[in-house]
Amino acid sequence: MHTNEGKWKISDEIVGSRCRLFKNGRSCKGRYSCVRRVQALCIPAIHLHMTAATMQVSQQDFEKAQEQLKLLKKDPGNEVKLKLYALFKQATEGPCNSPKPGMLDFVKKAKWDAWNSLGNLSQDNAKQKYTELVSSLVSAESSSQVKDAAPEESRHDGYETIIVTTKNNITKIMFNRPERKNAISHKMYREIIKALEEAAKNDSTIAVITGNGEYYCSGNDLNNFTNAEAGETEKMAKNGAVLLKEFVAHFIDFPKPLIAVVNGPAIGISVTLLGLCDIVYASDTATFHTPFSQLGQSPEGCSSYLFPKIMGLAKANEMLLFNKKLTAAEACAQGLVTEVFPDRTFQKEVWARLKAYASLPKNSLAVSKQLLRGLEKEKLHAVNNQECEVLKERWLSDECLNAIVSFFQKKSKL
Ligand SMILES: CCCC/C=C/CC(=O)SCCNC(=O)CCNC(=O)[C@H](O)C(C)(C)COP(=O)(O)OP(=O)(O)OC[C@H]1O[C@@H](n2cnc3c(N)ncnc32)[C@H](O)[C@@H]1OP(=O)(O)O
Repeated sequence: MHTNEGKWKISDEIVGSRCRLFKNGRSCKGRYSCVRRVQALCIPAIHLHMTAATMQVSQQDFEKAQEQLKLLKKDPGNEVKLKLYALFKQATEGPCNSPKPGMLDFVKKAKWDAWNSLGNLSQDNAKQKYTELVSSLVSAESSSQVKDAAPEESRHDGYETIIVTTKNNITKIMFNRPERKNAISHKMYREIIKALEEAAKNDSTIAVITGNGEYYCSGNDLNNFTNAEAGETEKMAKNGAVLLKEFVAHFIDFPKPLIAVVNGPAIGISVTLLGLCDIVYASDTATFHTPFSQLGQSPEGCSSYLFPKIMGLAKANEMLLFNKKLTAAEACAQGLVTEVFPDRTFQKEVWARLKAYASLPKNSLAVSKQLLRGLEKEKLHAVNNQECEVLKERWLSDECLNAIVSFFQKKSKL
């Protein structure tokens, strides 16, 4: 690159001379004939020596730039291509003097406009600008290749029950209690709320929820019910309902595309939340189970409203009333899951796809999601409110307490 100011100053003097030559109507094809003309104008020898050397380097650079341009892997886009075209024409032929193409000859007109817009820019300056532009494209491409080769994954601090990372414009929220099948403890609810708030505001384009290990998530941690002090069950139920309502509200209001990558079995609230996700990809090892009546509880996560909308009332009833566990293929057929992948290739295929999605224009995705979901938000908050009120009562019922006791006495497992 020509960063040596002195050199270009000298070169500019030559450029000035040459411009005058052009203005006088004499043709000058190429730098070397131009130098000879300057020589003829009796510029001091030492000056001439330096400028000729500078110009020779510049000519080499110009030719090298043309070669480098051919090697670029990424299309630089029409705007840049037009600029390159115009600079090349200006550098090799001088100012545009061909007739203006007709209005309907869009491509030729765009090229002509770009070239014509350079006015009387000297050929040397055009070569310089062309060379600089190619050089900037080459360095942008090589730095992006370095990034592609080793994309940085930044891990967010301050989480214990989930792992939150951002890479390739994707914020990934991963349930991380594999030894408990990723059951959601109170702490995990709060951490997920915090992670969603962060992901809503950060630079990422999309957010992904997934599980670490063999399970996606076994739903609400049943220990959440056993941690209450004696005589404080009502308070426990009240606080639980407040937490659940806030948790689900963060999914309703999440402003970016939210994608669930269901890596294995999903139970309870981790299933109902899928209705609030924008895309659900599932491994063929995933199952979908909402055993609310078996546990003496009732649906949450807006599933009492969204599941009938998604799969029809008859199928929703089988899941939400009668605890029917769906395979991934069944969940896909019923519209709860977007696509099922063989477990062997699940992670590879899904993350390649998500990486491509996350390179789409961020704001366009956000406003489109708002259009798709916005009208329903008020309704969803009302449903969430109502579901939490009903659950608050359920958690105090004998039916629910008996189910929890028998789970911990190892009498019942799903
Ligand atoms: C405040 C908000 C409230 C929101 C309300 C939400 C409603 C729901 O989500 S309802 C769904 C609740 N979930 C369950 O009822 C699942 C209970 N778990 C099981 O039935 C089995 O553990 C499961 C089928 C998931 C797996 O069975 P296994 O493969 O045989 O594994 P283990 O049972 O040995 O599990 C290992 C270990 O993890 C503990 N575990 C698993 N899930 C939960 C859970 N949801 N809550 C608490 N603990 C759970 C399990 O007890 C084992 O622990 P140890 O026995 O101590 O090893």
